[in-house]
Amino acid sequence: TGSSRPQRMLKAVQKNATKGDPKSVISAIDYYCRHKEWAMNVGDEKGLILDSVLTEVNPSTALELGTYCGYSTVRIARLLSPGSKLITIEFNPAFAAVARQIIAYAGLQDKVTLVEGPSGDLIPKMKERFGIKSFDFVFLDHWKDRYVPDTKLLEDCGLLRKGTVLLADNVICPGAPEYLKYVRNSPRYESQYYKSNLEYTKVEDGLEKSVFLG
Ligand SMILES: O=C(NCCCCCn1ccc2cnccc21)c1cc(-c2ccc(F)cc2)cc(O)c1O
Ligand SMILES: [Mg+2]
Repeated sequence: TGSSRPQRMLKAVQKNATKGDPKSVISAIDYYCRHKEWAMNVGDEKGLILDSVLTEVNPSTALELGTYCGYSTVRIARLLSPGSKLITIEFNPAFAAVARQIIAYAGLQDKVTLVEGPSGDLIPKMKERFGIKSFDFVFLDHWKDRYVPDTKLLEDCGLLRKGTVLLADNVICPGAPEYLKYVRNSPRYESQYYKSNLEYTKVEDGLEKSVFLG
């Protein structure tokens, strides 16, 4: 059997990026996915919005749901202050194996804990396993029909605090309509839509930023 898309993406990073240089890893993936083979990374356009929200929040503890190949993991981890931590959850072992190598190639393995498994099982274990009191920032980029149940789970597990910022990818394409209804109608969130485009395309997509009000 041949290589997979994530494996080809890893090869492109190893060939075109500089070890220990997160910016070059990000550029190598964006170039590959724009010119060679599309892949479902948050991408360079929505990535700039992710960067700006991250810089504003400057989280000490961050959670990512949906690692895939580690593109947004690298985008987030490269902007974290010393001593800050990112926990990223990936369900698919093959994706996780590639992501570990891409995160390590960027030199960010000390800031990132990659956990394999379903978010619904892992979120309730965050406190006991990783000594997390609460998250300052959550990036939602996994199954779009898990955005609402997992947000409710984070609330119920006491993992959100007043001011925690949730940033959700793909709220237009593929779409997360229930999630938009949930955060926009809830008095416990202050939400804002950032219009953009689906990674590497001209199709509309966007990010929804929601601040938990406690
Ligand atoms: O499906 C997407 N992502 C989710 C992938 C699977 C996540 C599985 N997973 C990971 C952690 C985890 C924990 N618990 C349970 C499940 C878990 C996605 C799709 C598109 C897309 C695709 C085709 C198209 F034509 C247009 C758009 C674009 C994106 O940006 C996306 O993010
Ligand atoms: Mg996405």
